[in-house]
Amino acid sequence: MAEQTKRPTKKILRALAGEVLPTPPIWMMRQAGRYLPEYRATRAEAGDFLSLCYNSDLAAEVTLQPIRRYGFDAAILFADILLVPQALGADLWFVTGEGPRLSTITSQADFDALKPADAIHDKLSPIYETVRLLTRELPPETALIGFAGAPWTVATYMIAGRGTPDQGPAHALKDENRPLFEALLDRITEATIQYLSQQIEAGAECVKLFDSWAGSLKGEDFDRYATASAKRIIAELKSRHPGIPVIAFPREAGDKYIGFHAATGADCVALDDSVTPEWAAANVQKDGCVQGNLASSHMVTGGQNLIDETRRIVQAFSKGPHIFNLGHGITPDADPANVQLMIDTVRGG
Ligand SMILES: Cc1c2[nH]c(c1CCC(=O)O)Cc1[nH]c(c(CCC(=O)O)c1C)Cc1[nH]c(c(CCC(=O)O)c1C)Cc1[nH]c(c(C)c1CCC(=O)O)C2
Repeated sequence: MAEQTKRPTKKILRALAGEVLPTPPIWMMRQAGRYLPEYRATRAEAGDFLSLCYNSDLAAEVTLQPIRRYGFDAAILFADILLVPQALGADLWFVTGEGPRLSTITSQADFDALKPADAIHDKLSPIYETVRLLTRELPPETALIGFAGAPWTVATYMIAGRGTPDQGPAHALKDENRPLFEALLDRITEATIQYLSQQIEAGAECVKLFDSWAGSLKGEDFDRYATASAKRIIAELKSRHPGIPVIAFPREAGDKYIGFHAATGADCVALDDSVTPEWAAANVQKDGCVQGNLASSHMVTGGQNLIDETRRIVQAFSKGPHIFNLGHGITPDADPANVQLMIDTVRGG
């Protein structure tokens, strides 16, 4: 009996526990976002993106919007990976049409001005409140996913002060002042452990680590800064919160996806769309649950190609645990009707 009560009932949690389901559970990266008119309306009510993130009622509302519209199997907390740098003391703002801007960390003095990891909670407490609200408002069958950026990806924004095509400034700091680079990664790692831990205490049932720029780390750098930092975060979370599954997303890892479950302790490895589902089924899914990996461009173009690719992915991953998702976030120019078509194809065959 005790064993039975421990077994998860929500579909995503069952897949994360290794179960092969007849139909894969589904959710979508950036499912709350600008492609939805109801999101744009709530964002306008909040004033701007960051005000929306820190307004617990409105952040919970936009988290729920795609659940109401589509009945996804999971909701992802509405927030951003760059709130952690802001909570560590970096300035953060968003330039419309361009993306994030931050004060930069390039010297020891910049680093010394950052706050300690345990000082983040004052700033981030509205995010934990959003999680608490969602645990009360979500339908009982919908799982709640918390998240954070992985240290390398967060560091690339903190060092450059913005998104960069090749993460050049972060690579330069790593090569020119490795002790400072590693100290920054350590500070982010410690903050991330505390941040995710608080999300779990507030009610997140699963957490995802987004390493969007993992693909620019090569060879030993990948092992040290993508794999090792994910391993450290996951080990600490597992010891504090046994039974809470972790999804790791080392985007564009390529061959480095092989063995990533075992090397980090992740329950699920999320795949971008640069790898084929057949390759990933043979090389990655053999080690555990995978998530992915429809190209998000299909949400713009739709049609028979969307249906064919969706079926191909479901089929390729049908022999092991799988969570259906896109290979990266949905874009603002996507058609909401194409999202419904993807869901109907996954659920209806
Ligand atoms: C790199 C990164 C960021 N944020 C995130 C990542 C990792 C995933 C990835 O690679 O996309 C993660 C993220 N950002 C957002 C979420 C919320 C949950 C979800 O629905 O997925 C999540 C999980 C909301 C958001 N984060 C952002 C938006 C758009 C803001 C708006 O409403 O104007 C949303 C809905 C803004 C953001 N935030 C970030 C950038 C580079 C941008 C600007 C680019 C853009 O405008 O799409 C940093």
